[in-house]
Amino acid sequence: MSATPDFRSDDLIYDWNEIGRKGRLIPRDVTFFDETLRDGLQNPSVADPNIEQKLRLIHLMSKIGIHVADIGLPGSSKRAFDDVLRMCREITDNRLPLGVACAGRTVVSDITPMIEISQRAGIPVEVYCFIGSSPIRQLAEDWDLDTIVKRSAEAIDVAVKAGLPVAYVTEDTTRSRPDMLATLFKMAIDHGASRLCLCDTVGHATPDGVRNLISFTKAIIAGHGADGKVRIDWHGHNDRGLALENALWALEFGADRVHGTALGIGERVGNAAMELILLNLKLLGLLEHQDLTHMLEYCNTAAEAVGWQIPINYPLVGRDAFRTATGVHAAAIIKAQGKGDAWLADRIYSGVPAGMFGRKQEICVGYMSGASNVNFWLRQRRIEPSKELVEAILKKAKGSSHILSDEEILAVVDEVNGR
Ligand SMILES: CC(C)[C@@](O)(CC(=O)O)C(=O)O
Repeated sequence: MSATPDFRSDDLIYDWNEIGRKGRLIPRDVTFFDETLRDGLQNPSVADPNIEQKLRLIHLMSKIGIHVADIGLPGSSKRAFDDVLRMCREITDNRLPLGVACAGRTVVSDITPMIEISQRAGIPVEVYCFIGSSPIRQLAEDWDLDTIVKRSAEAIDVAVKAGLPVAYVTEDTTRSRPDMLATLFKMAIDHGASRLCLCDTVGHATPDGVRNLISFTKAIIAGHGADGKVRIDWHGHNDRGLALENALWALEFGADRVHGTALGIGERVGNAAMELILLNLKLLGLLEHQDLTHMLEYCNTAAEAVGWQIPINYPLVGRDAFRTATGVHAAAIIKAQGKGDAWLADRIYSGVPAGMFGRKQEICVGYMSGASNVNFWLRQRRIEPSKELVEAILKKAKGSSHILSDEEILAVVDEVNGR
């Protein structure tokens, strides 16, 4: 039997995915940290969103169940400061169930604006302060470990003294040496950080690396007497195309919170895609009570805000995610719908049930289509599928090198019926 509650008890879908999962299920209380409005906006090809677009995104994040959003670097400019303050006020004014974090270097002048904003907006801004920890970064920056420890401790102290929660972020964690990480993690715990954020800044990690690093970090936390007090975040990039996989494994291996961005937009090739993290956890049977029907709106809003198009073949939110023109596929979906079985129709040719995410199966008409596609298309629009009409549309489709657009089909309808 499958652990996935979505599956029907008559085992119509045998679930090979579930074999051996027992005992290594992702815990149900994992949390999500949205980086769209910070790391996302560091991508070199994004348009700079205006404040209205940012506010819409904030609302949508809270709708899809994001726990904390990183909303920018308020120390970086006046505009950044104003936008962050405005977003914090939006959250408190509307009592949105969304926590806020702000990023900054481990430099006191990056942290003081966060303290000011949290006082003015009446919201505890999570201080998300980062510093490069790998030998390669240390070489480039002329830092030694003592400098990093000193700067980090100062920054954490300022935030903790102001009563703000601190996530200590070691950039390039996945290429850092264990002895140095141990020193930095213990320092951060001693100075009152409540989270250690493990970063795959350059997309270097494989799932093995994720496992090794998380178990190492857990051992340091436990050995330092901070078990249950200090939590682990995972922040990964997609340079090897592994960001999504690594994010899911990070949760499996014991990270408490995972970072992602809408559509994976971020530095270079981006971050783990938040909608795909949520999609996968939903299909693993977690997030039962999380309503994900606003996912398309979240992705569309993010795409629009940065001036990007969602790729046609993108999972879940791409135009073709639930669309087929193929005769065999369409016929099976139509037969399932003909049985009045929406559950079946939504799964027969789809590993992701469209309805669970507020989408619908779509059938279109092209050169690989059969009569059932045309029948379905016409019925859906309440047009009587007469034999003559179906044949005329199919003829047009077979002679065409592309999927017929709605306008093209309607032109045939007019031609046949209008006479
Ligand atoms: C701040 C940090 C989490 C970073 O995003 C780096 C950064 O943007 O400076 C990363 O990927 O390591």
